[in-house]
Amino acid sequence: MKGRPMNDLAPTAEERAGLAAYRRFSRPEWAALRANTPLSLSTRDIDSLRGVAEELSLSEVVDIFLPLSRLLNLQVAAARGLGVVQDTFLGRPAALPPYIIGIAGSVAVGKSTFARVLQAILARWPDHPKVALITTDGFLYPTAVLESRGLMQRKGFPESYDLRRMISFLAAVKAGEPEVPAPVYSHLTYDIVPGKTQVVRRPDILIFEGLNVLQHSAGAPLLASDFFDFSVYVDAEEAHIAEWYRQRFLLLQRTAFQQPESYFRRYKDLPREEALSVATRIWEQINLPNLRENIQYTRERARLVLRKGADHRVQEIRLRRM
Ligand SMILES: Nc1ncnc2c1ncn2[C@@H]1O[C@H](COP(=O)(O)OP(=O)(O)O)[C@@H](O)[C@H]1O
Ligand SMILES: CC(C)(COP(=O)(O)O)[C@@H](O)C(=O)NCCC(=O)O
Repeated sequence: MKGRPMNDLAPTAEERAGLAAYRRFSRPEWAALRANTPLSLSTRDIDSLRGVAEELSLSEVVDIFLPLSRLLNLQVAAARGLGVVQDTFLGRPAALPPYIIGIAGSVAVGKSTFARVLQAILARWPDHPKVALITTDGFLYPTAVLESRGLMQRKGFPESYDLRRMISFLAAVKAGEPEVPAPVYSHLTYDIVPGKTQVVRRPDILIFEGLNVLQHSAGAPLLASDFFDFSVYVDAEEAHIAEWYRQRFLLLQRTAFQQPESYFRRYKDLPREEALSVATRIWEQINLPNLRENIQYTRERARLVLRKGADHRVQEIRLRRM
């Protein structure tokens, strides 16, 4: 496992350099950056956001997402300007490639909830951009392949993904190809859905979410982040994430695990305490080691780091200096 002894708390020179690369904001400081953008939300907007993420509080939308939406609106406009400059230089008609936002973080930290809300909020801009959302679990190898390679206990680790396919997907989207298919993963069957794809059709913005989006792999010529215009790392203390993982497991036990096609159907009638110990075991044997070995380090590569507290509220924001 990477890292240093727990009792060595002084930051290393590398960590100091990493921290200096960012500006740090408290929640109220960040919330004030919303300024007076025309991004107020009607009751209908809020109701429809609740449809996207029932658990989301209104203060999270106002204090965290609206300033982020303002920042991204400015950044997308600037990126388009740069694109036009390059096309003018080349003497070509302006073509606007999709603006790609990567969202990284641990299993169960809240990436997919965050990504869904961000998608809904960005799509509400006055020019109504087309915002697509793809999750990287579609690029996991199918169960049959994982089993044949002895990787079923390594799901989510770098070797469990078809990275080449993931990079080709991003390259094709960035190149403006009219229809780019992505494979689809089912959390119910715990496997890739055979023959099913989600097709991305030249969106204005693509949100690309997954625990591995900021990883680098030795010897690979291209990284996913080479295609990103912006990136976010959703961060929280390990103990909070572990608890969210366990609570989500209990929720799934009452819902998805009850269905006949569920991979975890064998757990559907476990008493609460036993279900919690299964969840703790999966967390400690798979997801926590993966967080420590392969995910945590990628935080220092993100443009924006959102640190959540035990109640899921973002408490601290770090924005990389330009
Ligand atoms: N902002 C939030 N407020 C309350 N609960 C949240 C929030 N974000 C995520 N959650 C809950 O935390 C758990 C993990 O979130 P999820 O988005 O599924 O994580 P990930 O995609 O990182 O695995 C889920 O049970 C989800 O409902
Ligand atoms: C498929 C995943 C790697 C994807 O994680 P996500 O991006 O949804 O946070 C993860 O949900 C997973 O299955 N981990 C393996 C151990 C487990 O069942 O939790």
